Amino acid sequence: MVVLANPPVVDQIPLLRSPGPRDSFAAVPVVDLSRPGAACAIVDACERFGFFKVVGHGVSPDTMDRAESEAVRFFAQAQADKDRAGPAYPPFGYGSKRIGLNGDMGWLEYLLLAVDDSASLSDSCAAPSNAAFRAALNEYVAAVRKVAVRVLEAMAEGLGIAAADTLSAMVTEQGSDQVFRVNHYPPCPALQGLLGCSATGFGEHTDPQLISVLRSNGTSGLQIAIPGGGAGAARWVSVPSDRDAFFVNVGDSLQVLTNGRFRSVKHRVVTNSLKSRVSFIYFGGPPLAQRIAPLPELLGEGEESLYKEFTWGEYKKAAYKTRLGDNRLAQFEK
Ligand SMILES: C=C1C[C@]23C[C@@]1(O)CC[C@H]2[C@@]12CC[C@H](O)[C@@](C)(C(=O)O1)[C@H]2[C@@H]3C(=O)O
Ligand SMILES: O=C(O)CCC(=O)C(=O)O
Ligand SMILES: [Fe+2]
Repeated sequence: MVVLANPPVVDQIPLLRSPGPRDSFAAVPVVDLSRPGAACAIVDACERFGFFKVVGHGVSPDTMDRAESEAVRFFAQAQADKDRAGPAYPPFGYGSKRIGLNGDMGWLEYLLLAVDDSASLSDSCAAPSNAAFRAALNEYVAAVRKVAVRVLEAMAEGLGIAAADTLSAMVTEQGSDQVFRVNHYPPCPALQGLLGCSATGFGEHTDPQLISVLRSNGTSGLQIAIPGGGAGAARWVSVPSDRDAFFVNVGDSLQVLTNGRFRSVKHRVVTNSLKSRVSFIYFGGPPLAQRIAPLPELLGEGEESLYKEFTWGEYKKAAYKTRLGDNRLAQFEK
């Protein structure tokens, strides 16, 4: 008998039930950033789901298409060439199937990149080295950061916070901790013949930052957990893809800043055996020293914080020791 010391990688990736038509989230809240009423619609969506779709954002389709085609070109390279972009400076750089440093696996490959104060890829990350790809990503990151800023300003307005930049300044001030991720989910050949099964592309988790702004190439796969699964449980629903829109996730830090009024949305990505998914995600985080605590304007009379005091640096350090699906905020709850 042959005993394999390490099972093949695909056997270490959890399989999930494929979503059916009834699992599609047709009612995803849509916010038109160019119209009045966006601020209220954002607050409502963040309270109900911690998730919404943004249209009327003004980002040029060329900016999105250029970044996407350069990403497709990057991932089409030979494995040895991609590995050269590997994490010289963990966790940044190219990665394949392993997510984070604590044993999580998914059917994907990715680039994880640090973003500097001027919304460009940080010079401390040499990857990607291709000048055209880097330029396309820089243009995209600058545009998506502007969308994040407008969304955070609208949130502050909708929450009735006097200073319009209370939230947005956290991702624009010097030392803000912004990360950009390009994910590629190739079709999973091992699924052929396995009817009703999908592979885990990116396992269920919440994002630790304030907000994440996502755009994909129009291939489905993103799912979110929404209330209403019965007996207080959540229900997983598929988000219909839209290559022209952005999708915004509320992260753990924004849940704390709003004392739980906004919910940090649990989400995951499943892959199928047919079509590649390429996604870009901008994660807006504050400077490491930023105190993460409910904003005083949002606390009602006598209302106390649900959380212990911490800085973003402390939260990030703790979060990066957890597994993807762990409830990272639990250790900071009072
Ligand atoms: C398993 C992990 C991957 C992650 C760091 C962590 O230990 C827990 C949080 C994960 C996450 C989720 C959102 C983003 O994709 C990410 C970059 C982040 O900031 O937190 C990833 C981390 C990662 O891939 O390194
Ligand atoms: O690739 C996606 O669509 C989402 C991935 C994700 O949730 C993440 O990178 O944190
Ligand atoms: Fe995420």
